[in-house]
Amino acid sequence: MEMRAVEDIEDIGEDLTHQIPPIAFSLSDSFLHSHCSSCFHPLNNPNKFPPLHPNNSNPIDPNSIPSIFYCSQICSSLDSYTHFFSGEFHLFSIIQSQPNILSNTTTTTDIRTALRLLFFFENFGFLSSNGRICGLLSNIEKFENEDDDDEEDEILGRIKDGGRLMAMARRMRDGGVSGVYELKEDNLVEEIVLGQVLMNSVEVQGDEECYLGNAIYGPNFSWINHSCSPNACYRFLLSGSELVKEYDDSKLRIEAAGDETVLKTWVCDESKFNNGICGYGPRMVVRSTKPIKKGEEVCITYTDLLQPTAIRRSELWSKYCFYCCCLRCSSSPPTYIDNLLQESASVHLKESNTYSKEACEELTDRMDDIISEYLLVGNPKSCCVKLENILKGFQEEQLKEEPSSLQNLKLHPLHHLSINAYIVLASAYKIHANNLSALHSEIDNHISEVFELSKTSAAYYILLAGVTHHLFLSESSLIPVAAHFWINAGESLLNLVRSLPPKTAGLNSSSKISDKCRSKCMLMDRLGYDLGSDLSRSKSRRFEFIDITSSFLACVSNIMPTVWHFLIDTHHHCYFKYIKDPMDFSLLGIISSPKLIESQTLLGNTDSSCVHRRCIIFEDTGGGVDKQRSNIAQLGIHCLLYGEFLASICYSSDCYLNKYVRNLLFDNRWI
Ligand SMILES: C[S@@+](CC[C@H](N)C(=O)[O-])C[C@H]1O[C@@H](n2cnc3c(N)ncnc32)[C@H](O)[C@@H]1O
Repeated sequence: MEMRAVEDIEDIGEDLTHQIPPIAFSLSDSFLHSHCSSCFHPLNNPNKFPPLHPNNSNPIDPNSIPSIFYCSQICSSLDSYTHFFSGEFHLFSIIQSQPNILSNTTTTTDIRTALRLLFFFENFGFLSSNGRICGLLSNIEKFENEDDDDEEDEILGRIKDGGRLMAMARRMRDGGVSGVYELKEDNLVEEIVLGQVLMNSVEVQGDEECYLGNAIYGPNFSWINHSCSPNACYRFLLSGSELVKEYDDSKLRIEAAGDETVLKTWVCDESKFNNGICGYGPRMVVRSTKPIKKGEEVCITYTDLLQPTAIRRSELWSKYCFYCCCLRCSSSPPTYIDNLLQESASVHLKESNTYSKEACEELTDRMDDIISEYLLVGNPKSCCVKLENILKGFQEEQLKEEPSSLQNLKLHPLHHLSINAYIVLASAYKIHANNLSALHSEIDNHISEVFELSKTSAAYYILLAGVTHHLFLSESSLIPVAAHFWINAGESLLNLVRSLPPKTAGLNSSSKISDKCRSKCMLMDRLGYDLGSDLSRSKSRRFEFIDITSSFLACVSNIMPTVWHFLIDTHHHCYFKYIKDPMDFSLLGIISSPKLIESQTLLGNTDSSCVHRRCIIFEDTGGGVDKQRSNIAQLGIHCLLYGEFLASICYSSDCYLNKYVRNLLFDNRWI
């Protein structure tokens, strides 16, 4: 099955669906005691509400079994019934009496979602056709039919164990004893439903952009297939001004296509299904990231698009059991972005300019080990040293011990392993700086060390944003990733300005910083817009995108190399010296750089001359730290505003990220 556009979607950033309610969802294990299991909001500790026992409406004693909590009486009364009658309550009770039962299943999140989904099916009726229940496919059959492979065996093992646990919980709910685990072979329904969760559920992102739990939606969302160059993305609505009460399918701009039998069984019951059991929980809206023609398939991504083809394919295979043949994956020669991300574009200093598969695997293993050790031991300093050694490449003194495949090897700055390293390094340097400043807040030489560490963290955030921007110019579906990285970069730069010695300039003077640019810069113009108001858009987002991107590039292109130089000047790290400007990788001479998104459908046939320089506004405002301060603040403000603009395209103007940016800018009086 697949979903197609019912009309031309001419613009980017258009909602393609109404707010789709989930049919089942559950909070992740790690948030059970800190967030509400009904609306996913953080709990206000003195006022957390346990579930109500459905038979007598009394609160279930939260000390009797490890349980779930709600933020209000309303949330508790909405969800307690499902919590109890799905068997979720009994699952907790079984785990409490037999903790080892979870041996092969590390978390209960998928199992609890599956119990709730199965409970929904019990209430709604098991509409099944062509191997589906209520239209949704399960991956169990696919995994069972595949030839033996360790990874698939592991997934199948998890499904079997999870299915048994679900069956035990449901037997207990139905009056059976919790007792010792009974081996039964007839857990097929539970296994199929758990397989449906693994195949169709999505991770719910909360306001702070962290993974809060998972949710499964009806076919309007679950029938959307994957592409590595998708034309749509999605966002979650947990609450807020955008949330509407009623199910409104008049806003649906996509329709199902595929197997007629499945369509007939399913489509007639959809509104009942959507108004059904789950009138609460995280809603989801699908949004265009490229113009889409009537009848064209609408696709989202199921995987990280900054990975090279082989890794994307392997991840999709192991989780969803399909081999991706989308245009990006099957392009020959590989697309510009894949050429950069994968081995063939890596720099090998000796004879060949390609990485061997062996060398890449070796480096991947080493990086995985370094990151696992960091997550386990929490030593950011050691992690930074080790990762930077990999980025710097294997030099003469190290070579004797190294396998020949690594000799004279240096990672290309846009290689996917480099990008993964920047992500970890940016955050590890920041944590290292925070730890140090918390320990020795008043010692002068530590203040300067903290400042140097913060500079390096900001440099990695900028590099990450610059690299992603370069890739985004040829693959516009990277827009959500680019939005996040520009916002991270902007925030790290403004934090840096705040930590510059206060005697040189008071914070108040920075309020004038934006004025220098205000008269000409389109990003600054956007500051006057109300978030959430589409009236602010005078023209199509595609054309607004061209203008704002040009304005952004014009505003930052002069200042970027200066700030970059300041960020890396005292850094002994020779890797940085290869990068003169983190926005310009054309000098690397590896592959010519793409034209501004022209290669993508995003801009259609727009004349590239519109990518002009609108305002070059950075003057030398004096010397020394004040000048740097002004430059860094200008760049930081522009990065934040550009990230905010990209986020408004892919997530809507009212999204959490945009509120976050505005708080950073207004509450801290940068603007
Ligand atoms: C969430 S479902 C999408 C809807 C699905 N096509 C259906 O008929 O129900 C995910 C499954 O769809 C299939 N699928 C999604 N995207 C695909 C793609 N690009 N190529 C091949 N199969 C894909 C895979 O079987 C995957 O496990």
